Amino acid sequence: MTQALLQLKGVRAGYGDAVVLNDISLEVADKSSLAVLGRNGVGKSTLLLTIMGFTRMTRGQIHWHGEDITHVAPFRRARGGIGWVAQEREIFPSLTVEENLTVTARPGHWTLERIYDLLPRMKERRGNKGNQLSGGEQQMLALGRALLTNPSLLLLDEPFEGLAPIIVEELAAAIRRMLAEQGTAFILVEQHAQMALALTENAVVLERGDIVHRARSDDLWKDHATLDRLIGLKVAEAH
Ligand SMILES: Nc1ncnc2c1ncn2[C@@H]1O[C@H](COP(=O)(O)OP(=O)(O)OP(=O)(O)O)[C@@H](O)[C@H]1O
Repeated sequence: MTQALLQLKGVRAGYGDAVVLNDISLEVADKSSLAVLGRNGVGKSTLLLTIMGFTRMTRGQIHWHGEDITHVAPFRRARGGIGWVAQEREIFPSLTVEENLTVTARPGHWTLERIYDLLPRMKERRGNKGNQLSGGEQQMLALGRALLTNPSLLLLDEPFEGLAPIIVEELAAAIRRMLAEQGTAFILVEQHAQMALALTENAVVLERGDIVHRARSDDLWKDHATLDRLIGLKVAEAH
């Protein structure tokens, strides 16, 4: 059996005394993709923050390439190949697009040229300042910047939130290409179940800090009863 890229075993985590994740176990294989679904406030973002090392973990372990990183600082996890695109995007407003892209870049498959090829809109806007971009362009910039750190695993926190449909399509195409071209594994936290399930191989659904359902993404998309029960998504009419 091949070793998992990332493995969480019995993880309990939260903020201060508040426990948000109860007992999370999951595995992400190299070059694979996982959707994390669930209603508002169930702990999806907290799961990504925990993988990065930003929450208070009180039980369980996190392994990366088989090594225990439970007590490893966030910046070392990032250097070790875990990339994170925060919900807030965190673009530097006074830097240009190109400066934003290159400021944290590390050598690897993803070069500035390849990012411009993947996200042509960023090439057009290369001289614009971060604060002159639309929400969708900021999201593309955040994705491009994270890819330029050449991670083995990318954590994407609701990248499509609040974006126009045409931008959602552009971004989804880039994420598809990112996996196909380079096999960059990713975990996608998303409210849009349809988009998340179309982009990923596997899915988990969270409810009050626990994983309550695991499935292949294409199977879950066909499982209307589960989607309705756990996410409140009425999809029967939609497909
Ligand atoms: N920094 C924080 N300090 C304390 N509690 C927090 C903090 N961030 C989130 N929480 C709490 O943790 C719980 C889970 O939040 P989280 O953002 O992980 O959920 P989510 O599933 O990502 O929701 P959403 O889809 O609304 O982003 C919520 O009750 C939230 O209030």
